[in-house]
Amino acid sequence: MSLPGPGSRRTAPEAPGAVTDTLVVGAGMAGLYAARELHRAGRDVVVLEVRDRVGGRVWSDRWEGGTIDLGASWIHGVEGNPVADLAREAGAGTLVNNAGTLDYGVRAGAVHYGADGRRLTPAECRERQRDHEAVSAGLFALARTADPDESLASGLRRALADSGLTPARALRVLHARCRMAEDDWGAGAEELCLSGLVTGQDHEGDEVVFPDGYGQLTRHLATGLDVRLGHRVTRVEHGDGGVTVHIDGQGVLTARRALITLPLGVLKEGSVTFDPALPEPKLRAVERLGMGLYDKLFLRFPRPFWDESEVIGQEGTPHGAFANWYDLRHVVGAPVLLALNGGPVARRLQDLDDTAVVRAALNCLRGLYGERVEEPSAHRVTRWGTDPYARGAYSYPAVGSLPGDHDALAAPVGGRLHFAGEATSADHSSTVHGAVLSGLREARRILGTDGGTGGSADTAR
Ligand SMILES: Cc1cc2nc3c(=O)[nH]c(=O)nc-3n(C[C@H](O)[C@H](O)[C@H](O)COP(=O)(O)OP(=O)(O)OC[C@H]3O[C@@H](n4cnc5c(N)ncnc54)[C@H](O)[C@@H]3O)c2cc1C
Repeated sequence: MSLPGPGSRRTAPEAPGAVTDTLVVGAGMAGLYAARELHRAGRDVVVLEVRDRVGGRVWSDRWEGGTIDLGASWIHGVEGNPVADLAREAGAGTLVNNAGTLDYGVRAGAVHYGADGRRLTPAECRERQRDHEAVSAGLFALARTADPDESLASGLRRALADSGLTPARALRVLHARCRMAEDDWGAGAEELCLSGLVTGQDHEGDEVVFPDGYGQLTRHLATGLDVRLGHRVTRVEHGDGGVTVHIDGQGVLTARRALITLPLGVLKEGSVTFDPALPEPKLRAVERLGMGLYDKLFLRFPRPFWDESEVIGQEGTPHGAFANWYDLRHVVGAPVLLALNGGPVARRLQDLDDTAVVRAALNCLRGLYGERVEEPSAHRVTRWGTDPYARGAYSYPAVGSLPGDHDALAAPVGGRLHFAGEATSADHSSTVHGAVLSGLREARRILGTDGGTGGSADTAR
């Protein structure tokens, strides 16, 4: 199942005893980026992927005559972002979509409603934005000196107590901040480590999406590589002689080294065995870091009835669900609304069937637009938490996690086992660019061109 393309090298079936240079486990962004770098440097690389498609948590699918992204959608800040470079290289068109959910309509592209379903006035939006900014400043100051055991929720309580806001305004900031944490990390404020707020780096510039799907990028990377789909890795043996990788129902492959890009959720579950077991520091990092949940609901309607706005926010929805709607009419070219739910909200929805999820969503929309809300003609629901090859959406700094945990996850074992993937990126975890940079970091390490920067080399770009 190699993916041929210009300049591709079709791999013949292994001769008995043949040894590949590098086996890459996982054809997501990290694995494919690393494999491409190694292939370009003339190394013999085989990528093993359990699914029948490449991309992993980048997953574009045809739906209702258009393309939707069921995993990642945005390039978060295009300036200096390697994903923006990759998009240009792949010839993938992008659309600016700065759908920052906490911009209270101060900027064009966002409208906000109160808990009573009334659209907030410009003065109300400005007040909320000021309250939010004031509390954020206090919160960031607390985060800089916070103990790893302090949660974001605890920090918020302290920052709100110092803010002098009335109880009603403080409660609104609290709820807005919780929704923001659920979006950013797929986790609740009680689960997130306060000090995690001040780690990581952002890219400047617009946020953009892909009208024809993010998957163009992973398909582009896979072109010409030897990617074997439908290959479930069950066991990785490693030692001085190299690595032996066991594949469910398909025997073993041997190589000088392996690059493991399994999602943190899969490492936590332990469904792939390592022999000898991974070192204690890595296992502790796997335990301490959190795997968040973030799920999408796409609703297609006969015609648009909502505000023409990149994002439509509502305060005070039941359990904080469906607090933000994204208007995709210009992205997919059809009347489609997208809701994103993260953390505890997403976990609650994950246990409901599709009909119940859609009903809950429509109730929220009717609170805003009343009888104008028609029945959707189609819906699509993601469930990343029950996906055995992801076990969640992306990693987060959990209460008790330590600043060095991402690097511990990234550390090679015995020069034979390498690790990449978004959760191994100290500065850009939880993102596509974090995955790309981690793949680049490990390819350089394998090629001996990392200049000895070790586990933090993903900051190199
Ligand atoms: C709903 C959602 C929305 C998101 N939105 C954004 C966004 O807008 N912007 C952004 O930057 N990031 C976003 N992300 C995060 C981003 O998608 C990920 O950080 C990134 O794609 C992770 O890439 P990866 O290569 O580290 O992991 P993955 O893409 O998960 O790749 C790992 C691969 O390993 C494979 N695998 C697992 N088990 C086995 C096995 N036993 N044998 C063989 N193969 C195996 C998997 O199938 C997968 O293909 C989002 C994620 C989700 C889920």
